[in-house]
Amino acid sequence: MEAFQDIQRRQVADPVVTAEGVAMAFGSNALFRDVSFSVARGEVFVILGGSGCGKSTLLKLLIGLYRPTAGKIGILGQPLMETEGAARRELLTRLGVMWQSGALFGSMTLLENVMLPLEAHTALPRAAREQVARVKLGLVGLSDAANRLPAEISGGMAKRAGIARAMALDPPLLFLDEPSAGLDPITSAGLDQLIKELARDLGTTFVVVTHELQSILAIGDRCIMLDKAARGMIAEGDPRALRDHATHPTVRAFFRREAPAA
Ligand SMILES: Nc1ncnc2c1ncn2[C@@H]1O[C@H](COP(=O)(O)OP(=O)(O)OP(=O)(O)O)[C@@H](O)[C@H]1O
Repeated sequence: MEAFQDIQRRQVADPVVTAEGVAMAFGSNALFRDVSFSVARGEVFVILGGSGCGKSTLLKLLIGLYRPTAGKIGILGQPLMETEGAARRELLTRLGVMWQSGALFGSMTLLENVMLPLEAHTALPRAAREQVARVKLGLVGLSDAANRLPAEISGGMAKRAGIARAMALDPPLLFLDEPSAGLDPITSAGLDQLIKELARDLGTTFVVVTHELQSILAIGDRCIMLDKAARGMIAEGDPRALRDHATHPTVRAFFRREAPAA
């Protein structure tokens, strides 16, 4: 990969996620190559970039939904592609994922939604499942909404409920796909604060896909930026440092909201 000055690689002693030379293509549509980074325990790591550069695809690679066309991915110390069968299923239950829509089941209350993963993956009796689910709803500030249906809550509450469900099994690693999408700025700022608190108080590691600059600056300890034209990474580092010092025109344009040079 071309050595842009905006790539500040950080050596991480005990990484929770590693990507080494990861490439992905859908047929002849080559999205990116040479994507390499490490995520440290307890950090909020942001994947950003313009529409169609492959952010969501990278997230799906990291949670084992797709296989990369090249490269290696490590999750919680295990090589994702080589881990198979029961070991793979066990590994994947240690990851929490919140999709863009929150993906709640409309016919179930928030409490029942959060209880679902516990039903699928634990032998806890119903009363204990309910207790755990109530704790998770409490963590995201939704104790009073436990018995509401998804249609009866706001978009911000749905995102919080999605996070509570993703946390049901106490995953050390949480992936969030565009958490601020569709939210007003104040609700979005509240969600950012929640993510920071969960990372700080529970030590959960977050990998967040987003292109909301305010969110990135508010929550991101570090980030990588993917670029469609470059078919790969064009930046890595502390988002505030990139805002202040980036040299790549696309990175500068993104962080400073400037039109890129013609
Ligand atoms: N399952 C798939 N099969 C074929 N092509 C796909 C598939 N998933 C994504 N793509 C293509 O890969 C490209 C990148 O998609 P992706 O959703 O990863 O981008 P993104 O950066 O998350 O974009 P956005 O911010 O708009 O959501 C798009 O051109 C998309 O059409």
